[in-house]
Amino acid sequence: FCRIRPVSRAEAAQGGAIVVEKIDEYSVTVETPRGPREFQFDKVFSAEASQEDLFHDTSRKCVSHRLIQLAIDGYNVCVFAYGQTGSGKTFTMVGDKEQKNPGIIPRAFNAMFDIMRKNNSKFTYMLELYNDRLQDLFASQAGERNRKGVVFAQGAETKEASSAQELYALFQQACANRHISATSEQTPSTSL
Ligand SMILES: Nc1ncnc2c1ncn2[C@@H]1O[C@H](COP(=O)(O)OP(=O)(O)OP(=O)(O)O)[C@@H](O)[C@H]1O
Repeated sequence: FCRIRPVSRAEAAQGGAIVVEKIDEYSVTVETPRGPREFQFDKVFSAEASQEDLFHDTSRKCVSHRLIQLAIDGYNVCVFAYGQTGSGKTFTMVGDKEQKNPGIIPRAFNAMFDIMRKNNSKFTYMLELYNDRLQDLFASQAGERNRKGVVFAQGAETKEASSAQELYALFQQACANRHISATSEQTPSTSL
């Protein structure tokens, strides 16, 4: 998927030009010094798309809910945000600070607990992959990889959550550890 973020006030004040344009549901053009280039995606969200649109993706019958159901059924699911600094990864995945516009992660927590009502309490752990090193965000030790390079989280500190709110509080706690370690490495961005 590709999401185009709106021009920020600062960018508008600096007179920045819009260089990305959605052509249709699946393609965008980007202005480059050598002329426009077209890129194709499974789906393109314009700058007007809401967090709700992103999560529900109505044209695809709730991809997010399908992915969440798959995760609950025991499959590994990965949602990965990629883009340059300031492009909107944190906004898309987490949302704004006040959570007036929650992103995919808090919405997924709610959906997970909606599905799992019968069996409420769940365990969670959080690892950060930073410069090819795994850091347990609930403890100080690093995670590990086996000889084949496959990540395994044996010994990772697990926490119990019995609601989406509790899970989000744990997520914020782990994120705070992530920011501290990022600052100590003198990295200004959040590297989601
Ligand atoms: N779709 C959007 N609608 C409104 N504001 C947005 C949107 N996407 C991003 N923003 C705003 O743009 C700014 C940069 O976004 P964000 O922090 O999510 O970028 P990032 O890709 O996570 O950057 P970094 O890699 O530096 O952490 C933030 O102030 C965010 O609130």
